[in-house]
Amino acid sequence: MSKRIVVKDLDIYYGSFLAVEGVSTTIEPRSVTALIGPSGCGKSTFLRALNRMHEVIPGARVDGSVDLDGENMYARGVDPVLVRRKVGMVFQKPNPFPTMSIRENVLAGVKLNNKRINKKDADELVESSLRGANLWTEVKDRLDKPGSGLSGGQQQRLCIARTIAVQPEVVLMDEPCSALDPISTLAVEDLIAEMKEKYTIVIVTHNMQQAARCSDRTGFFNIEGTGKPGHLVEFDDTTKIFNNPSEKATEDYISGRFG
Ligand SMILES: Nc1ncnc2c1ncn2[C@@H]1O[C@H](COP(=O)(O)OP(=O)(O)OP(=O)(O)O)[C@@H](O)[C@H]1O
Repeated sequence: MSKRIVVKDLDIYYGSFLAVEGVSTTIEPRSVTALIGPSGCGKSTFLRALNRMHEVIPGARVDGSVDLDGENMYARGVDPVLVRRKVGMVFQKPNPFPTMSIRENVLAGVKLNNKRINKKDADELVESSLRGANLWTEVKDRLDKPGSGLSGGQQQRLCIARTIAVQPEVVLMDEPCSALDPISTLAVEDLIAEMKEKYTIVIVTHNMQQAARCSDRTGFFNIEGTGKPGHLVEFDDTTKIFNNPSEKATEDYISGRFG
């Protein structure tokens, strides 16, 4: 299920503003890749370009290509809705549908994709997705209660369950723990470590320890100044980035000298 992402010469624009320039990199399947860098350097923009989510902003576009196991998701005729089914996304703030039950929340993405599903299959999918998100034992006795009644950390794992219920190949996460307490953060980090068995995972984080703890590879983005485009400065094994980076800018950033 997990797929390789190959990014070639990617430029990302908001209207005439070039937000991210010239990114070429390969993101391996069954691994966790962390994207780090100072505010405004284009981490979220790049992440959203990996499932064409930035296109919901009028005027946003890209040049270059992003291949998912050899297929360019930006090729003419490719349906962005299908891309987003293969490449799911979890956002910073847990966003379960407030009026839906826990069960309905898990199934929401599947239903949005117009998939008909019988009760038995739906029950199995709800259980396997909640198990996959390490949430099953905490919620199995209250599946028909509102998702909004869960704690923040549980809500975020519910959103992860909703994402994996549509059986994606890649899961993108944009600062998934920034609204969570330390215990919930660890629960989500444990989950990320387990999820890489099945999915390609890319996570944007401001938390250096988190990047060091849960990723195999790390990409450092930077900008030279306000209004300038962000660049991928260095992309390597996480241990290399944190212990012996090749670029001075990377070293300055991870050692807290700027950003
Ligand atoms: N919807 C938008 N319309 C226009 N410009 C945008 C939009 N979203 C982001 N930008 C601009 O693109 C650049 C990169 O922003 P982005 O949010 O990707 O950075 P980031 O590294 O994720 O920042 P942060 O760490 O603060 O979340 C910034 O200059 C930002 O102002």
